[in-house]
Amino acid sequence: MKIAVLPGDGIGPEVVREALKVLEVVEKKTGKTFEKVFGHIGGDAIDKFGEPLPEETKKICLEADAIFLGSVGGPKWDDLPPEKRPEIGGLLALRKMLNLYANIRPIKVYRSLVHVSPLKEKVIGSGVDLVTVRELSYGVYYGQPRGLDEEKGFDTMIYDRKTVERIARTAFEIAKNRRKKVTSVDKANVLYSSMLWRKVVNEVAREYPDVELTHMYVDNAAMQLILKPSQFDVILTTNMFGDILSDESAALPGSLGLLPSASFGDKNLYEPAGGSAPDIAGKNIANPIAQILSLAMMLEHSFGMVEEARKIERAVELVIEEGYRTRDIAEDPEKAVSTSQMGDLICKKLEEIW
Ligand SMILES: NC(=O)c1ccc[n+]([C@@H]2O[C@H](COP(=O)([O-])OP(=O)(O)OC[C@H]3O[C@@H](n4cnc5c(N)ncnc54)[C@H](O)[C@@H]3O)[C@@H](O)[C@H]2O)c1
Ligand SMILES: CC(C)[C@H](C(=O)O)[C@@H](O)C(=O)O
Ligand SMILES: [Mg+2]
Repeated sequence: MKIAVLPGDGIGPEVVREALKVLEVVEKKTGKTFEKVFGHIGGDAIDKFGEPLPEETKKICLEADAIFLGSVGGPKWDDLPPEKRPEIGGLLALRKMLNLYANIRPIKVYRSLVHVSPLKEKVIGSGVDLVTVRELSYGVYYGQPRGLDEEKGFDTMIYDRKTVERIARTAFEIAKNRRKKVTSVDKANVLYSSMLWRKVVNEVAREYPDVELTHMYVDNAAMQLILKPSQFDVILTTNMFGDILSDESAALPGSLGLLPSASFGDKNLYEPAGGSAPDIAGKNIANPIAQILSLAMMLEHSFGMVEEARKIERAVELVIEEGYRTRDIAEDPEKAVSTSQMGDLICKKLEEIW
């Protein structure tokens, strides 16, 4: 079992370190060992190799059974030409190389964190448990032509039937094992690509008569997420809308630092939904939970270790229930625990409940 570990930039290395401690506990308890091969991506790779996705990193990823990524980007590399930047030349190029078409971002609001949410308890306390299924390999992120000069910048949003069918099936399959509701989010009142999206999603829905499908325009969806988040089960959407709505959904539990993700394709990749958080990097204050929950998703989806994944999730929940908080979710920042303390607490709890 080989894992490519790409810590990346900003808080990436800090939170990946904590997740790997959790993996060590899993190894100790199960007697299974994972081979971890470290690689460079993003700004970290630019500084070392002069490019955001070096050949060596590609090789490490292609030879691994799963890829475990921190995050990329930061102000230091923001002025590079677009294709050389950590985000486009690093992360998006890697996603394309691995054909990562489905990005799954589950959101759960912990009962003991209800008061951390900026929303009123009557909105958030009614139970929020949703998952965003974001198309990750097409759309405006990759459509051609695109270009930039002094006078004009332009992108192309394209979806074809095959791509929409594939991501729609992923969403319906996930919904089948949940509350059986898919909300497809598009902008079909304006965008041609959304008109095709809606038509094809309707066609795929016929294969899943037990799953209820509704369509929602993205502007309304952005509002409904805040107004009545409990109405959502599975949100099926495009690359860019999914990027925006998943960050928005992180505000429901109160922090991006709680939101993990899994991306499925030729190989699967696991990374937090949030970024490299340059504003808090290097201070040992970032929340490692998103990275730790991404590890749980990796164990479940790439290595069939479902029980182990549930145990990690349970350990996270218990540590939160006991009142431990990193700064992003702490009522009193004075009492917040550090990144490494949170990692240690989760490891200790995992050992206890194993
Ligand atoms: N997948 C990725 O690698 C990824 C995702 C998003 C943004 N980025 C990059 O990250 C850089 C910063 O972008 P941004 O500031 O818009 O987004 P960001 O997600 O890095 O940060 C947004 C806010 O959330 C907070 N935050 C994020 N993760 C946190 C954590 N684990 N614990 C506590 N707080 C956390 C940050 O402190 C910040 O206030 C940019 O270069 C951007 O391109 C990378
Ligand atoms: C860094 C950026 C390219 C990336 C995206 O937009 O997909 C990020 O925001 C994310 O959500 O993973
Ligand atoms: Mg994003």
